[in-house]
Amino acid sequence: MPEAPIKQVAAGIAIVSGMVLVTRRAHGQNLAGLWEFPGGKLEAGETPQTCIVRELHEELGVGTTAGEVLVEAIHRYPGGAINLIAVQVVLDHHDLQLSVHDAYAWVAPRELLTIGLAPADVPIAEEIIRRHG
Ligand SMILES: Nc1nc2c([nH]c(=O)n2[C@@H]2O[C@H](COP(=O)(O)OP(=O)(O)OP(=O)(O)O)[C@@H](O)[C@H]2O)c(=O)[nH]1
Repeated sequence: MPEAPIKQVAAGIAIVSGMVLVTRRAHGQNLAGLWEFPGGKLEAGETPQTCIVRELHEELGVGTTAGEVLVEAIHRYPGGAINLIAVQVVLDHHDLQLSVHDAYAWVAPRELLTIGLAPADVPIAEEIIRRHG
Protein backbone atom coordinates (compact mmCIF):
# COMPACT_ATOMS: atom_id res chain seq x y z
CA MET A 1 0.00 0.00 0.00
CA PRO A 2 1.39 3.47 -0.76
CA GLU A 3 2.35 5.48 2.30
CA ALA A 4 -0.08 8.25 3.32
CA PRO A 5 1.30 11.75 2.72
CA ILE A 6 2.94 13.46 5.68
CA LYS A 7 0.38 15.66 7.47
CA GLN A 8 1.56 19.22 7.99
CA VAL A 9 0.74 20.39 11.54
CA ALA A 10 1.41 23.86 12.96
CA ALA A 11 2.05 24.23 16.70
CA GLY A 12 2.12 27.60 18.48
CA ILE A 13 5.06 28.35 20.77
CA ALA A 14 4.04 31.11 23.20
CA ILE A 15 6.65 32.12 25.80
CA VAL A 16 5.74 34.66 28.47
CA SER A 17 8.11 35.56 31.30
CA GLY A 18 10.19 32.52 30.39
CA MET A 19 7.26 30.09 30.63
CA VAL A 20 5.95 28.06 27.70
CA LEU A 21 2.27 27.41 26.99
CA VAL A 22 1.19 23.76 26.67
CA THR A 23 -2.28 22.25 26.37
CA ARG A 24 -3.50 18.76 27.25
CA ARG A 25 -5.33 16.55 24.77
CA ALA A 26 -8.74 15.66 26.16
CA HIS A 27 -10.23 12.23 26.81
CA GLY A 28 -11.47 10.60 23.61
CA GLN A 29 -8.90 12.32 21.40
CA ASN A 30 -5.96 10.69 19.74
CA LEU A 31 -3.04 10.89 22.28
CA ALA A 32 -5.48 11.77 25.12
CA GLY A 33 -3.80 12.93 28.32
CA LEU A 34 -0.58 13.95 26.59
CA TRP A 35 0.55 17.58 26.46
CA GLU A 36 1.23 19.41 23.23
CA PHE A 37 1.66 22.86 21.81
CA PRO A 38 -1.78 24.03 20.66
CA GLY A 39 -2.38 24.02 16.92
CA GLY A 40 -3.52 21.67 14.19
CA LYS A 41 -3.34 20.57 10.60
CA LEU A 42 -2.72 23.02 7.77
CA GLU A 43 -5.71 23.43 5.47
CA ALA A 44 -5.32 23.91 1.72
CA GLY A 45 -3.59 27.20 0.90
CA GLU A 46 -2.56 27.96 4.50
CA THR A 47 0.91 28.87 5.64
CA PRO A 48 2.03 27.70 9.10
CA GLN A 49 1.39 31.27 10.27
CA THR A 50 -2.17 31.61 8.90
CA CYS A 51 -2.95 28.11 10.21
CA ILE A 52 -1.74 28.85 13.74
CA VAL A 53 -3.71 32.10 13.91
CA ARG A 54 -6.89 30.20 12.91
CA GLU A 55 -6.23 27.27 15.24
CA LEU A 56 -5.45 29.36 18.33
CA HIS A 57 -8.59 31.37 17.75
CA GLU A 58 -10.63 28.15 17.47
CA GLU A 59 -8.94 26.28 20.32
CA LEU A 60 -8.15 29.02 22.85
CA GLY A 61 -10.38 31.94 21.84
CA VAL A 62 -7.39 34.22 21.46
CA GLY A 63 -6.00 36.41 18.70
CA THR A 64 -2.37 35.82 17.83
CA THR A 65 0.53 37.42 16.02
CA ALA A 66 2.50 34.64 14.34
CA GLY A 67 6.25 35.03 13.83
CA GLU A 68 9.05 32.85 12.54
CA VAL A 69 9.16 29.08 12.41
CA LEU A 70 11.36 27.98 15.33
CA VAL A 71 11.97 24.44 14.11
CA GLU A 72 10.12 21.62 12.37
CA ALA A 73 10.41 17.89 12.85
CA ILE A 74 8.89 14.83 11.18
CA HIS A 75 7.55 12.10 13.45
CA ARG A 76 6.15 8.74 12.34
CA TYR A 77 3.16 7.58 14.35
CA PRO A 78 1.65 4.12 13.68
CA GLY A 79 -1.28 5.83 11.87
CA GLY A 80 0.94 8.01 9.65
CA ALA A 81 3.62 10.67 9.76
CA ILE A 82 3.29 14.33 10.71
CA ASN A 83 5.61 17.25 10.11
CA LEU A 84 5.25 19.36 13.22
CA ILE A 85 6.05 23.00 12.48
CA ALA A 86 6.68 25.09 15.60
CA VAL A 87 5.69 28.73 15.01
CA GLN A 88 6.61 31.46 17.47
CA VAL A 89 3.48 33.35 18.54
CA VAL A 90 2.48 36.33 20.66
CA LEU A 91 -1.00 36.03 22.18
CA ASP A 92 -3.27 39.08 22.40
CA HIS A 93 -4.22 38.17 26.00
CA HIS A 94 -3.80 35.28 28.43
CA ASP A 95 -7.40 34.67 29.46
CA LEU A 96 -7.67 31.41 27.50
CA GLN A 97 -11.00 29.66 26.79
CA LEU A 98 -10.40 25.96 26.18
CA SER A 99 -12.62 24.24 23.62
CA VAL A 100 -10.82 21.05 22.56
CA HIS A 101 -8.21 20.58 25.31
CA ASP A 102 -9.00 19.85 28.95
CA ALA A 103 -6.19 21.85 30.56
CA TYR A 104 -3.44 24.31 29.85
CA ALA A 105 -0.27 25.17 31.74
CA TRP A 106 2.70 27.50 31.57
CA VAL A 107 5.86 25.51 32.19
CA ALA A 108 9.56 26.27 32.38
CA PRO A 109 11.44 25.04 29.29
CA ARG A 110 13.41 22.42 31.21
CA GLU A 111 10.15 20.97 32.62
CA LEU A 112 8.85 20.28 29.11
CA LEU A 113 10.56 16.90 28.92
CA THR A 114 9.02 15.73 32.23
CA ILE A 115 5.30 16.46 31.77
CA GLY A 116 4.35 13.79 29.22
CA LEU A 117 4.56 15.51 25.86
CA ALA A 118 3.26 13.92 22.65
CA PRO A 119 6.28 12.09 21.17
CA ALA A 120 6.40 14.29 18.06
CA ASP A 121 6.95 17.31 20.31
CA VAL A 122 10.19 16.20 21.91
CA PRO A 123 12.54 17.71 19.27
CA ILE A 124 10.55 20.95 19.48
CA ALA A 125 10.95 20.99 23.27
CA GLU A 126 14.69 20.33 22.92
CA GLU A 127 15.04 23.32 20.61
CA ILE A 128 13.10 25.54 23.06
CA ILE A 129 15.41 24.38 25.85
CA ARG A 130 18.48 25.14 23.70
CA ARG A 131 17.25 28.66 23.08
CA HIS A 132 15.45 29.56 26.29
CA GLY A 133 16.29 26.87 28.89
N1 LIG B 1 -1.67 20.63 17.48
C1 LIG B 1 -0.75 19.74 17.74
N2 LIG B 1 -0.88 18.48 17.23
C2 LIG B 1 0.08 17.61 17.53
C3 LIG B 1 1.17 17.95 18.36
N3 LIG B 1 1.96 16.85 18.51
C4 LIG B 1 1.38 15.85 17.80
O1 LIG B 1 1.80 14.72 17.71
N4 LIG B 1 0.23 16.31 17.21
C5 LIG B 1 -0.64 15.50 16.33
O2 LIG B 1 -0.87 16.20 15.12
C6 LIG B 1 -2.23 16.08 14.71
C7 LIG B 1 -2.87 17.45 14.72
O3 LIG B 1 -4.09 17.43 14.19
P1 LIG B 1 -5.33 18.21 14.85
O4 LIG B 1 -4.95 19.04 15.99
O5 LIG B 1 -6.00 18.83 13.69
O6 LIG B 1 -6.04 17.08 15.60
P2 LIG B 1 -7.05 15.94 15.34
O7 LIG B 1 -7.21 15.29 16.67
O8 LIG B 1 -8.23 16.45 14.61
O9 LIG B 1 -6.22 15.01 14.39
P3 LIG B 1 -6.52 13.57 13.84
O10 LIG B 1 -7.02 13.79 12.44
O11 LIG B 1 -5.16 12.89 13.85
O12 LIG B 1 -7.52 12.96 14.77
C8 LIG B 1 -2.92 15.15 15.69
O13 LIG B 1 -2.88 13.85 15.18
C9 LIG B 1 -2.01 15.29 16.93
O14 LIG B 1 -2.02 14.12 17.69
C10 LIG B 1 1.28 19.28 18.86
O15 LIG B 1 2.19 19.67 19.60
N5 LIG B 1 0.30 20.13 18.53
